[in-house]
Amino acid sequence: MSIRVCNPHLEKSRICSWRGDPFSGMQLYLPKVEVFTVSDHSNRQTKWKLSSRAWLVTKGPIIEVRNKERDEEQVSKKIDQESFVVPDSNAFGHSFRDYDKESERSAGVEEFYRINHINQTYEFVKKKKEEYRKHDKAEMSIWECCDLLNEYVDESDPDLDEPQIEHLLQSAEAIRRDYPDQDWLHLTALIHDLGKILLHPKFGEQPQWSVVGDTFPLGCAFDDSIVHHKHFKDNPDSKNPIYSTKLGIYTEKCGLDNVTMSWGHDEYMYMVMKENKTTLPPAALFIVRFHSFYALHRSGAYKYLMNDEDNEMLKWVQLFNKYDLYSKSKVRIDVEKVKPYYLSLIDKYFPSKLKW
Ligand SMILES: O[C@H]1[C@H](O)[C@@H](O)[C@H](O)[C@@H](O)[C@H]1O
Ligand SMILES: [Fe+2]
Ligand SMILES: [Fe+2]
Repeated sequence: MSIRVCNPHLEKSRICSWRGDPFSGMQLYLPKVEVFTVSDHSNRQTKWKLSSRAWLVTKGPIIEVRNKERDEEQVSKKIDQESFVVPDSNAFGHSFRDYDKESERSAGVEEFYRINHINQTYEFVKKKKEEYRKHDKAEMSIWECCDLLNEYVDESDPDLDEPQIEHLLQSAEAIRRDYPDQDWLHLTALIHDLGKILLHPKFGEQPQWSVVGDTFPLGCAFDDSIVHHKHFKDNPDSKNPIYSTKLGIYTEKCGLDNVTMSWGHDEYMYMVMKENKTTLPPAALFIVRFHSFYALHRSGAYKYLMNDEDNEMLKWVQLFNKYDLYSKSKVRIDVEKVKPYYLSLIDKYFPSKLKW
């Protein structure tokens, strides 16, 4: 029997044919198959009935077989029901993401984007990727990283002045409430901003402008929809004869995987997830990598760079965005109460120690 396997461990082709033994954490997306969640059946050989004619034999620990179509069906049903109530205003009484409104935070936020827009260049990102792809900065668990983020407040954010761990738990708990069966979404929310650990001394105490804030493509023109767009006038790339054109160094539909995004917590956490071979599904990686790309997922800019796969994935970032943005509030989550649940998810989808 040959089955189509969604193999999160393969770089490029995520769909492949599988004939050998399944390995730990492998996920199979098989149409018309019931969902199996099997925890630790050690090294016993087990036979699973997939349909009247197909069997799957597994050997080794933790195998999860989910039915992708059923998952997607459940999620779309949810989207139609629009269960999440979007609040009218943020914790400061203003609309969310209002970058023009004068407020306690607005001057600092604009100054953040001024420096960000001047310094994020194609060359800069290339250097940063080189530096951080070694993953030699720290060895720690996902939860240790959450704890370390406790002391940081994001200077780019007009809607939140709480430490980052609050935001991680608020968004994870909000999405968990609406999608109780999609544990991968809960964990994705918990980890989506962990790349902000770049601010920590262990990571060279990177300045905020190179860690947080919305992201945008480099190597092509800056779109008008990007927050505080006017400050790009002082970015050297905007004077480059190629980078300042609509397509720049890219071709239509080249795919977002081939686009160099501004450097920050999104791209870095995506790299960490890949390096440590998470078994979270491809949608989780896409969410983490592009959740700050508001020009695309909110304003619809740069669509011409997307390929068919990106188009498929975009709906996940849009779904996730509601929980990322509108869960920001002053309501505290009881960390100790929810911690055991998230530790169990971390254990399911990540190794106990990660290379950062
Ligand atoms: O200020 C916020 C914050 O830095 C978020 O983590 C990021 O994802 C958003 O795009 C940005 O607007
Ligand atoms: Fe973020
Ligand atoms: Fe976030």
